[in-house]
Amino acid sequence: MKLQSSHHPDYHEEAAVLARALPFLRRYAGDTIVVKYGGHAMSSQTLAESFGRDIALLKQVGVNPIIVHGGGPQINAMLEKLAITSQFVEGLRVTDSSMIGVIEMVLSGTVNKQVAALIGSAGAMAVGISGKDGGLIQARKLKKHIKNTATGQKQEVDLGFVGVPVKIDPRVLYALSGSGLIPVVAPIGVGEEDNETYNINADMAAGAIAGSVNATRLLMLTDVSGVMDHNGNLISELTAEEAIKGIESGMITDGMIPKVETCLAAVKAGAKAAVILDGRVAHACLLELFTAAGPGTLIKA
Ligand SMILES: Nc1ncnc2c1ncn2[C@@H]1O[C@H](COP(=O)(O)OP(=O)(O)O)[C@@H](O)[C@H]1O
Ligand SMILES: CC(=O)N[C@@H](CCC(=O)OP(=O)(O)O)C(=O)O
Repeated sequence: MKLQSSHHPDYHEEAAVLARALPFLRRYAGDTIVVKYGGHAMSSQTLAESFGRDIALLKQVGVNPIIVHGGGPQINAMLEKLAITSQFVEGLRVTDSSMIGVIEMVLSGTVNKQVAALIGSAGAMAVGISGKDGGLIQARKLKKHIKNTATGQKQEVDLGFVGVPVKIDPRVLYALSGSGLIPVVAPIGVGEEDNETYNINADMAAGAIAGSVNATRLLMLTDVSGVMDHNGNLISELTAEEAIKGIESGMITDGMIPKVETCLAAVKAGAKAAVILDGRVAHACLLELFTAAGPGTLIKA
């Protein structure tokens, strides 16, 4: 005999939550959702497991998720072990020839397989690839210009093997998605002209992919609630103009710069909308897609 626990859940509320999800499930059925899964979000085992289950659930209900992961903290840990120091320029890691091999190993080896395994252990089939596979991410050396604080003039800085995606060939993604598999992409690109290996900011890789597959949503999971204003209040919707002003005024800095710029580029290139949301919240993806809550910052064309 099994007795009911005194702490039983409210069954009616559970059923009501599921019922309320129906219109959202219908809305996204058959759609492609690109999820950028940042390195910080992976550090908690509980959150990582909840992320894996969310992605498996998306596939189960007929959505086609494509995962693009980061791994900044994991790269930092490996570089530290090797006594190599990193420098960042506006959220981008300066990548010299001694680092690119290590970065490729961490991203497309260790992290890529961990993320695919997370989704796999939630009962879906995920396949880890890098942007080099099937010519998925063709890149070029990024030409970065920053403002010289003394002169006020823009000047070019050399970031080494940091790439910018110039062409996405999505066929490998369609082949996997169409066969019931979930692609998990490491942000490493192959030089379009020079065949070199390029380190690509994971936000930029996710944005370029979202644009090329005309994703319904690009979900950027990060370690803050979304884009904040000068007073630390969450901005629920951001226009292109506001975003540009926010960067110029110093309201948006560091890693949030490539994130916001990428969202703008993705919606311009064909994604319907991008959302920057809090990966520290369990089931962030489900909350964003299948409830009316929509907790992050929405960026539309
Ligand atoms: N206006 C802003 N709103 C929110 N976060 C901001 C803002 N400006 C800068 N940031 C910083 O950007 C960080 C997110 O970027 P990043 O560290 O690259 O995230 P991820 O590793 O998830 O890609 C936040 O943790 C915060 O420190
Ligand atoms: C050029 C560049 O900065 N590449 C990133 C790639 C990983 C990444 O973007 O990871 P997160 O999303 O976890 O930050 C890096 O080297 O850290």
